[in-house]
Amino acid sequence: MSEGTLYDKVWEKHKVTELPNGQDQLFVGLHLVHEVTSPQAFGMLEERELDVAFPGRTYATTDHIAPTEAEKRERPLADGEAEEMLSALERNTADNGITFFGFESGKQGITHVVAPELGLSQPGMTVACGDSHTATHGAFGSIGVGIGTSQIRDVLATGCIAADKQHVRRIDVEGSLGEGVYAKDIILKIIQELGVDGGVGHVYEYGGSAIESLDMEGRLAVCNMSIEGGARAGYINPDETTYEYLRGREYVPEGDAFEERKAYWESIASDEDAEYDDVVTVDADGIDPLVTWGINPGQVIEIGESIPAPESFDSRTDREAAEKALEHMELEPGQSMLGYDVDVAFLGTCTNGRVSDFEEAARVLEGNTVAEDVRALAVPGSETVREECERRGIDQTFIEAGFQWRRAGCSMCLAMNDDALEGDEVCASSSNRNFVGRQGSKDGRTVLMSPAMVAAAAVEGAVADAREHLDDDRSGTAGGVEEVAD
Ligand SMILES: CC(C)[C@H](C(=O)O)[C@@H](O)C(=O)O
Ligand code: SF4
Repeated sequence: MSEGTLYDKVWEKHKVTELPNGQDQLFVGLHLVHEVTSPQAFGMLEERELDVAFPGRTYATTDHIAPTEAEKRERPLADGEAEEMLSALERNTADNGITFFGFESGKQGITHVVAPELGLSQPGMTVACGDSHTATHGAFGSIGVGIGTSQIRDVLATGCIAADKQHVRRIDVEGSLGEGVYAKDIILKIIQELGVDGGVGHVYEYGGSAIESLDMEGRLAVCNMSIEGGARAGYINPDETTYEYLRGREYVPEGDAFEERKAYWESIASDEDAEYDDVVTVDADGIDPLVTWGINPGQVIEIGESIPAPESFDSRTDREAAEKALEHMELEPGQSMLGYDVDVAFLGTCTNGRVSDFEEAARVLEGNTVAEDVRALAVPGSETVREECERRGIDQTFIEAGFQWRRAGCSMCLAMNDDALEGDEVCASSSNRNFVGRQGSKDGRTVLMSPAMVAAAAVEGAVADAREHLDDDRSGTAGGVEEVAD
């Protein structure tokens, strides 16, 4: 078993007792709630006439069903089921004294975007949410776990969950990323190498020079997709980048209290001589942008590679999965993903819906227009992100290029609102899952990639290498400067 890792330390600090069934009872420091998975759990409390144990540690927002067109946010929502979920959340949070970031709060957005940007997610915490992408919060050096309905009930009623301690795999990502290559490419590379179930029974500790040099938004993108690699959670040890990001955020204490908190944060980072159950190294030096060619996030290649033949996979499961994927995507082994026709470009989600994501995509869009037959959607991960992009004028680049600039929510990531693929449309998407039917149409096809790559696909109407547009952008600017100098 691991020893001296952040995971071990945070686990020990939050362990209440060992339960008779061998699991540990773990205290949850921060409980995040959204409209989809919470109504039933609140119902269970009501049935037993139980109060919420720690309303002050519980924060709610609405994301999955949130309409992303301003005029569709009027209540009651046109979609009856969505309205029911939203009003249940409003009622449950109000009845129990829980803070709810609704449409009018100015802070509404995707749970995993909102909690980090408000400074709610902090190092050394246990974070739980009825959502599989709760690992996102591990970017701060916390242990974020997705939980099911009965566990949501348990956290609401007791502040605790019963949990099994996992093995810890250290993933050293070494090297530096080239221009136009991002955190998203790192995590896709990791999943390509270790597989979609490589992390089963583990949490991933990401480290190494490539991880250390990422900013917090990049780290959030990496940790977000831990679950896509099969890991129960994923985290990065806190460092100066983490502390500086947290300083001054709404829920982060100031002055001496900050320094005190920081001392704790520093103490929970993995020791130099920590023992891991497993250590792997991934080389990030010189990797190219990655895009998926299949129907799970592990079916992915660097943009210069060709689509593998099913026979090239060792296991029968992988071979069959590849065959199924090629059929669904209407692709052939040996083909390049470059030039694969795209109908929809979707930029947003809890993986890549933050300011730097829009900023990078905007660099590609600058001076370009979305291809004529492409429907392009930019959906900020939160209203805070939207406002910041608008303050910086980033929204204008999107609008001028021909993107629809929307309000915050999960949107076409999972299509629980009106934003969905139609028929067998192909979507260049900055999201984290390319499962069949994921984006609202059973024949719809999803190609996962970084935000800059989504922007390039929007412009070309096909999968393209964003770096060509970034180069254009740079030489364009240089030319302009020269003209002015003349
Ligand atoms: C609806 C929710 C429970 C789900 C999850 O658990 O992740 C969703 O967010 C997703 O990304 O598939
Ligand atoms: S953006 Fe997508 S992955 Fe993230 S919580 Fe929403 S539906 Fe899930």
